[in-house]
Amino acid sequence: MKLLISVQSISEAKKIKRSDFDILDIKNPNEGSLGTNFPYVIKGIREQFPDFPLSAAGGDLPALPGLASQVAFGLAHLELDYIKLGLYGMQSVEAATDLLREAKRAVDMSGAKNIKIIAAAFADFREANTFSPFLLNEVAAETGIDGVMIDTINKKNKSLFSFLKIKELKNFVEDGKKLNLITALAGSLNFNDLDKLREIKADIIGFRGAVCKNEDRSAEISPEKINSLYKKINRRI
Ligand SMILES: O=C[C@H](O)COP(=O)(O)O
Repeated sequence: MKLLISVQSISEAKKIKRSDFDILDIKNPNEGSLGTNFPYVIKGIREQFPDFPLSAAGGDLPALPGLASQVAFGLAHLELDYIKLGLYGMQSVEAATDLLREAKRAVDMSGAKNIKIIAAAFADFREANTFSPFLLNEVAAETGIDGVMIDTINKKNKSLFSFLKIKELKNFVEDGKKLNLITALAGSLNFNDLDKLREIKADIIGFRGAVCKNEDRSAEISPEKINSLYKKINRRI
């Protein structure tokens, strides 16, 4: 399991420069679960991490393929390794397929090499009226994108495991892997979830709140917490 850590600013990224993790993710929590950050922030972080796997969130997207394709095209010019697109304002397979197909076309057209598109659905899709994660693998395979992720919209006192059962998450990951998709999970995960996450075996697990001061995702990020999480994941403590 690769550890992805989300930051929201250049200064946070600098602060954790010597910490242990596998993927640095850039988001803008002020704009939602997968809120997208400004080009200058992403560019500034790339300058700090020239050879490190970098990911960026592309927004909790409405059912507007044109908008999604422009977001994807913009992100494709920022030397990223992964872009994450949230399937927020839609419920149907057709709407999600249109959006991802256009996002992929835009990334291909940008000429950027080796960028992986990860589509995210939300574990609390019923409450939030968003795209079902149970339909995500099918849409990802159909559109030729690279990976799938489940996160949560509701980040207040609830986590991924408040909304979906371990068995459901395991099936999601197994089905995704059978389709050669990268699989990722996030959503207020904490240190106590590691046994469950090991059982589910997603390729990537994403954290922010649990590695911030007082477990508050809007507070300061803690390099020490990141190191201790990385050690626990890799069973060095
Ligand atoms: O992609 C990972 C997310 O940024 C995780 O954030 P969270 O742990 O605060 O829910």
